[in-house]
Amino acid sequence: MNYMRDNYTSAKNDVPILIDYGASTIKAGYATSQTPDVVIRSYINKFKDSNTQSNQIAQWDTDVFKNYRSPFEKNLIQHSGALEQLNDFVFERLQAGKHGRVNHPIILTECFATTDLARMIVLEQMFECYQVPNVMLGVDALFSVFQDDLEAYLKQTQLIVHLGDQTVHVVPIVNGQVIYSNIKRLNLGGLNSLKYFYQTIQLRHPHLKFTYPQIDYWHKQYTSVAIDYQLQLRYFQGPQQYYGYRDQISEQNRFHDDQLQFLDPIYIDIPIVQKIVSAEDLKRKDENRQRMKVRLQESIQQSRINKKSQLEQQLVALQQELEADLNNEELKKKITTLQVKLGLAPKEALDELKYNLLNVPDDKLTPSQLNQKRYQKVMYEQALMKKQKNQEFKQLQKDANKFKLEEPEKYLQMLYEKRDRIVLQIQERKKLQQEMNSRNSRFNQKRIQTLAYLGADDKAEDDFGKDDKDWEIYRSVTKEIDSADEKSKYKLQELEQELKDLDPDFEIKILKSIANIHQLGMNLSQVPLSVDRVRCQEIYFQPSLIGVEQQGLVDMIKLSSKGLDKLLLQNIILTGGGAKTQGIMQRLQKDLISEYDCPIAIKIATDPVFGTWLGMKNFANKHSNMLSQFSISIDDYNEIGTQKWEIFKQHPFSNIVD
Ligand SMILES: Nc1ncnc2c1ncn2[C@@H]1O[C@H](COP(=O)(O)OP(=O)(O)OP(=O)(O)O)[C@@H](O)[C@H]1O
Repeated sequence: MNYMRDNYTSAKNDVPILIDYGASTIKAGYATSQTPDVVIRSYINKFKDSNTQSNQIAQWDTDVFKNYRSPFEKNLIQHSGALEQLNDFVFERLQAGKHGRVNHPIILTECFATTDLARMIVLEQMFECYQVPNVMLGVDALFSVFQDDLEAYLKQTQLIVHLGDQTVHVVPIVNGQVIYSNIKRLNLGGLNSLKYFYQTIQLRHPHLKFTYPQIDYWHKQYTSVAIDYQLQLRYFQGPQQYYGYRDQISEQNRFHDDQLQFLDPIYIDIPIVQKIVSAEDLKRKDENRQRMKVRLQESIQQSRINKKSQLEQQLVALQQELEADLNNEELKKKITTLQVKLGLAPKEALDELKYNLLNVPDDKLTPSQLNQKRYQKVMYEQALMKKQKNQEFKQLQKDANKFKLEEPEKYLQMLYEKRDRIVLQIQERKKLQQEMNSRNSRFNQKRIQTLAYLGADDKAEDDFGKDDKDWEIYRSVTKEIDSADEKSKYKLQELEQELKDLDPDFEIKILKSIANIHQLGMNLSQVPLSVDRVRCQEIYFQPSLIGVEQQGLVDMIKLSSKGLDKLLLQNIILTGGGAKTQGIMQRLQKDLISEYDCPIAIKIATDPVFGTWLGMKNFANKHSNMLSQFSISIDDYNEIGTQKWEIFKQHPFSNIVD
């Protein structure tokens, strides 16, 4: 493996390596470093245009939502291959390997209630691939609140709200004891909010292609949790709606009115950049095309020569066979076919052979020959029709070329009209496909009934469609639509290429026509953000907005602290990158105050993103003597394996419950 560098000095051998496995970013570094030495996205992205793999975020476009591969699913490690690639990268960057092993104690994070499978994947990789001496596993949310004194930590009463990339954990700790039974997990996080934000704006602006960094920046910069969601929505609608609604709601809500800082709509300008291709580029492209053309012609020529010599050899062999069997009609036919192919005989010679019975009178033919004659007649007529069609097509092409040269504007107009027709066909087929995909649609019911009618032997009893197999027949029918769609798309591609070649304004015209449909003449290059600024962050409080059937954050906190010391509510601490979401603390404060009579105090961790790594660092430096006690050693692993629970160590940061 390339991370094993021999020139690495062993000075850091005993220094623990701390790895915070985050679902969005992996933060890793030596315990002696101030901040993590390596911070990488936890995704592997395979680019379409090259075979290189990378997770360089600057190169990502928003396809990353579809094309990435991550070791994590809902915060749990599931894909060992992807994890190994990322681990390789981390150790290489840290220059941690020597002679095939990483000789450092490792501290790793996991999430609450992680699965045995996830743990097994990590431990097996650490011990089998890197042969690390020992591994300590700790929960990210717990490390994120650890300062430097373990004794003080074990006395604290606090409610941790860890807002991660794909999950939120609410963890009550009373007198240093984690109350495992009251931990709550909300299955959404920053990534869901980001995706929701992206999807809503992309839907409104289909003519623009947003990049991942763009979306991420706007999401962080311009979105916020609304302190009062309903009021904020009315505010976006305009003063009339806002005041009308405010007058309807209670005095208590009005009390917050002056504390509310409303967000205003903003407009982001995105100039539509027209691709400017330099003359040099054009020349180079042209040269390349010419070179390709010559190469192609040469290879076609070569394959023609090969084929010809093959056919000639076959002809000689057949002629030799014929000399021994002069009356063999089959051989004669084959020889004539080959001669026509080689240009040694006219095409008509083949027709004479193929349709040899056509000119023979019926009374001179046997019954089986009569049958053959009928068959030959049909084939002959078909061949004639085909020939005629080919001639017509050639004529049409000639006319089109003439039309193109004589009346270029009309020709262009014709191409545009043709394009519109194909686009319409594709859209209609897409609509049809959508209707067909829904089993409950009226269209589909009707279609399946027709199929049932066609398929049933006994039409009186009709239960077609009840069995899943029936739907397979149905799906095979839908494939026809797919192939028609493919053809139309191919045609469209060809047509658009021709339009691009002929009309320099093609792209602008097309953009305008799309925008007219979707935007009703609004500024093409402007993205207005209003409701989007709060809706994507509202998912923490109303998960149903994105279809997650769970209670919101406030209810999670209520459930988690239920029956426990009320002091918890005076020491709520927000950790994880999501804690940086604007307005989240104020919203929680407002909602919790209206739920409880007791004082509520919420604070955001000093460093929400790197807090976990810094907590690990504090522990590794201040309590290094406990490290081996809390760790699983390679000897334990070799002796016990990962299948038995004894291997896992219980400690103040562990996931292990008695
Ligand atoms: N300034 C910000 N505003 C809003 N969200 C933010 C901000 N900074 C980071 N985030 C969000 O925080 C999340 C990342 O947080 P963090 O680094 O704690 O997660 P992680 O450690 O990768 O994941 P997890 O803790 O769930 O395993 C991302 O989803 C990101 O969108």
